[in-house]
Amino acid sequence: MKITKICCIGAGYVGGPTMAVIAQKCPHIQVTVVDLNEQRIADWNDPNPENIPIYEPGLSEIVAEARGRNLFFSTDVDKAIDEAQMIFISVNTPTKTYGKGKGMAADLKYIELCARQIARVAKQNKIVVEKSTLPVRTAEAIKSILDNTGNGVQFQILSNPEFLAEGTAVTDLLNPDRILIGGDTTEEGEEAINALVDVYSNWVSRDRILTTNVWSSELSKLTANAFLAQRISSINAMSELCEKTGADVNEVARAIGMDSRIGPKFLKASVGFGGSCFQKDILNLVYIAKSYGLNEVADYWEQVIIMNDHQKRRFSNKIVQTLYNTVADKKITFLGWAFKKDTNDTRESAAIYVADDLINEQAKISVFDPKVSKNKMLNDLDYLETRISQENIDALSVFENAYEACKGAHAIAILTEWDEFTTYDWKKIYDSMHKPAFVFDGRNILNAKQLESIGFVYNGIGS
Ligand SMILES: NC(=O)c1ccc[n+]([C@@H]2O[C@H](COP(=O)([O-])OP(=O)(O)OC[C@H]3O[C@@H](n4cnc5c(N)ncnc54)[C@H](O)[C@@H]3O)[C@@H](O)[C@H]2O)c1
Ligand SMILES: O=c1ccn([C@@H]2O[C@H](COP(=O)(O)OP(=O)(O)O[C@H]3O[C@H](CO)[C@@H](O)[C@H](O)[C@H]3O)[C@@H](O)[C@H]2O)c(=O)[nH]1
Repeated sequence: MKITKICCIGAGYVGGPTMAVIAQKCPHIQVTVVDLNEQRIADWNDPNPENIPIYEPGLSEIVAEARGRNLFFSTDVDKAIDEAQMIFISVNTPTKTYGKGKGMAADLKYIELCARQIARVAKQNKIVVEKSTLPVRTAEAIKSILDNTGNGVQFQILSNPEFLAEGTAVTDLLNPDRILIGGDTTEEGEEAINALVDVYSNWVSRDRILTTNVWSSELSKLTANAFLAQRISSINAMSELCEKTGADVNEVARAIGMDSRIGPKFLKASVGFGGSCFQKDILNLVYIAKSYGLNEVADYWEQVIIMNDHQKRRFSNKIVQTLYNTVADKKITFLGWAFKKDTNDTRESAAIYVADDLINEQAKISVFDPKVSKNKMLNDLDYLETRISQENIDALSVFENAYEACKGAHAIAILTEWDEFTTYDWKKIYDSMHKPAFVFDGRNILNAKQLESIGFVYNGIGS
């Protein structure tokens, strides 16, 4: 089957960039991205591509090229479903906040709504692609809804998890390590798999397109994230031991990373991993393992989260202890709020938890982040429901300029590894601060020796 019309439900961090790249690379395919969120769609349609709702290096240029040609953003979900031969489901699958599996399982209500809507609208056969990250065997539930509530048309369900990382979404999409497509082993299933392989092979070489059964594909996504997050928790665990023993975690990471079996990537000790995926997906994995009675498997993976929570708490404790056991009314400046550099996404960012701890200690937090708005930061804090909104407003000041944010601070904490932080005039910052001037480098990006020679008291992670 030759695909000429694609619809994607969900215009978020995955749906937007993924479909923009498909549209750019496949000018013969009409791609329509739909969302219930009218503001989000309006932002994607903003005449100035710089104002699209997601910041990713290189993305606005791709949107500028394809939008209006074969890339469309719309709130008319029914129409887009009706017209498309292939429908990607790219909606959010957050951790459940209620009922059975609360705090662990993935909340699949948005997925189910999509499946029911597709079933209601579809008048011709469709290929439905799971792009969202889903628990293993979700395709079974989607199929059941489609077959039982549909209009008698045939559906093929494919699993095509997305492996892009934020901040590098465009390069990851243009040059993926692999594309994974899971589908039925029947003739119709293979036909559907081939249709999706044909889409990707417009720019990805065939040997990087992997096809498997549906369950392997669904589970591979959770497994990949669990392995990646486990590496970070492993190096973070060693960072605490380094601090006690005089070893330096950067040196340890380098030494082990040169072993080709271990490899050098994803060994950067930090204030703890954030982002919308790692914690959610591991909790989901733990829940699935428990639901099969695999308690040892569940405990094994849960430790990755326990270690990460410890790392965030350890960082805020260190700030309080070093500042003579009190930060009450002291100005602590955060450089960075996003969960990593080159993104405006703050979901599960370590900064939120560290700020929350320090506000509990009555600190005044000042923040500079090149891409995150004050509103977003306040929403992040309110979401924790630790205190009323007004108290968060009173405790948090947000600056448009890093030097202003640092003026009069007792300590600076680096929460995000934005490149620009390394290029600042640190002498100027030092001169404007209370003394002793402390730096807590939660990303190990600053030059400790240089800062110490200026007069800072420098604290990195794991050294
Ligand atoms: N963010 C990432 O880097 C990343 C990477 C790989 C995979 N994933 C997975 O992809 C999925 C989407 O993640 P995201 O970060 O893009 O989420 P997101 O919250 O940014 O976007 C999801 C969008 O779906 C929309 N939506 C929800 N229900 C809808 C419905 N019934 N009809 C129409 N629109 C609906 C929401 O309004 C929202 O705009 C998740 O399962 C996530 O785990 C995310
Ligand atoms: O050595 C490292 C690498 C990362 N991090 C932190 O880990 C978090 C996650 O980073 P990263 O994985 O680069 O970004 P995500 O966008 O969360 O991407 C992950 O989650 C996505 C959603 O499932 C997957 O698609 C990606 O493959 C997977 O890398 C961030 O807070 C990073 O600062 C570290 O602390 N040390």
